[in-house]
Amino acid sequence: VFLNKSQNQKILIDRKWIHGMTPEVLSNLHRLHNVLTIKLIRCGGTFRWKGHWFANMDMLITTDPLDVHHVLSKNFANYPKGQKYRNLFDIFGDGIINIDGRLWEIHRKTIMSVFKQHNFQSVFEAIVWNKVERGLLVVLESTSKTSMEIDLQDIFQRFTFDTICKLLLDYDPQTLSLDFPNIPCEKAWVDITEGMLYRHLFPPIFWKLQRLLKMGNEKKLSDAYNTVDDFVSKCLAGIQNEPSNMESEHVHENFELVESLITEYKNQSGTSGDTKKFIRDTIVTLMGAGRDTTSTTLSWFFYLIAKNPIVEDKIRDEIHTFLVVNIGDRKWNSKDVGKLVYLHGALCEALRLYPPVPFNHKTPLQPEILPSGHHVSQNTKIILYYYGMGRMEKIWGEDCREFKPERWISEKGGIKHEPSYKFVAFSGGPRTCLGKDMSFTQLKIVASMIIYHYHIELMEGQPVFPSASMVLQMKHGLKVRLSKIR
Ligand code: HEM
Repeated sequence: VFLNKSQNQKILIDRKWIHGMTPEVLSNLHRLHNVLTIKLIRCGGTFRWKGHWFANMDMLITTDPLDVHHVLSKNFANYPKGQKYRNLFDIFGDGIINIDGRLWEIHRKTIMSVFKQHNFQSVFEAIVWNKVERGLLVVLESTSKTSMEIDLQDIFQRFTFDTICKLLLDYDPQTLSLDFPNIPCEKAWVDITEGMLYRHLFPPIFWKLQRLLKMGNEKKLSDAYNTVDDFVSKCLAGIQNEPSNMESEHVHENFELVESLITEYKNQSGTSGDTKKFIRDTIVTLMGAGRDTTSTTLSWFFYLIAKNPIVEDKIRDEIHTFLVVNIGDRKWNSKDVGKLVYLHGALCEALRLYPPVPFNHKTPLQPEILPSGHHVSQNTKIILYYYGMGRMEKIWGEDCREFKPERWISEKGGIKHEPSYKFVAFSGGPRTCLGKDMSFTQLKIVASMIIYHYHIELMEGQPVFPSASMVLQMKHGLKVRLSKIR
């Protein structure tokens, strides 16, 4: 989990990382999480990062659960997202992730109300099962027959892209198929999440100039934005044609997500005007929020499973006891899979050690002193460092770096609840993730089906570490070979 503490690293941590962005630091960006975590452990869980004077950077990086609780919940009103946040995440426009106040309340109520509709949940589950059976298992079956090396992260990215597009836009681009087609919008999200991290690391004047000159990171970002916008607007206009063989055998119910969003938005906001912008921003936001987070969780989960064969066996035993023996020949459904407690614990462990959103940042409206004793002002960027929190002994105990699903099982054999300021993968407080339940449904269906049918072997010698991105993707993917069990 950690780098060894060589002399070189010590210099890197103490001088370069803390004082600014040098070329050496930039070329080591992929080590960001290890370096920051080591520093945080040494500093007792929080430290201040003062950048170069021109960067006007005053960052407080914290893993203190009391700080997290304070910022996300207790003093929520003092920590709106604000204009600077919107500038960084401009791709999402006025989507829920970017907005504050009354507009945010309207968006949140609108989305919550749509997600709670019975039809929505059953259609979502049907889309996921359909993609597992007609996409994922078909690809895995074919590659396992020839013992072919595959990039599991790429497969999960395609899987979640197809399912989120079908759910949001009623269009399945079928990026997960045997010929692994190149669909620009699917890969554009990787450029977006990486490009946004760069924006966080440089002073706005720097990246705004790059944007004006259409060069470097900003050129890549703007191309990716155009690709996503083009894709979404064509889908919304009904221009994309769905290949005819994808008519799902599962999706019987009639549910139009865009229609439902418009109806709910009009109810909540009391307006009857143009909803075009609301729909564009909401669809792009939900695509961004739901796609890479879920595929990243699956990638780290299977990495950890491949490294921990005892856990793999226990999950397979649980599947056998609860599903195969109890259910017999009937096809499993989402409720059945939802009963797998040990699998749930293993997924929570993956999310604890590798939270797909590794940090969140906030700036106070009014200066104040955080529970950890640090003074913060309107110039302070508070980084709530979720990745580091999973590796703090103070929070999770001495075995915090171990992958132990048992941590999540209560004495009675149920799921142990941890407060959201400790288990932070889905954030917490009034802005807690709206897709948590959906994600667990999807994660459990995919994980149980793969583990039931296949054993996964990691390709030796491959470097597996997070990329420098807003989402904790693996920089070089996850190369594996599958062998069929049943
Ligand atoms: C494993 C999967 C997921 C993880 C780890 C995750 C994590 C998070 C986190 C950390 C936030 C807070 C972001 C912030 O405040 O800036 C968030 C917000 C949000 N998530 Fe998720 N998410 C996941 C899946 C999903 C899915 C599948 C959807 C829906 C398609 C979704 C919808 C949202 C929305 C709408 C918000 C904004 C809530 C608000 O600002 O009020 N998420 N998520």
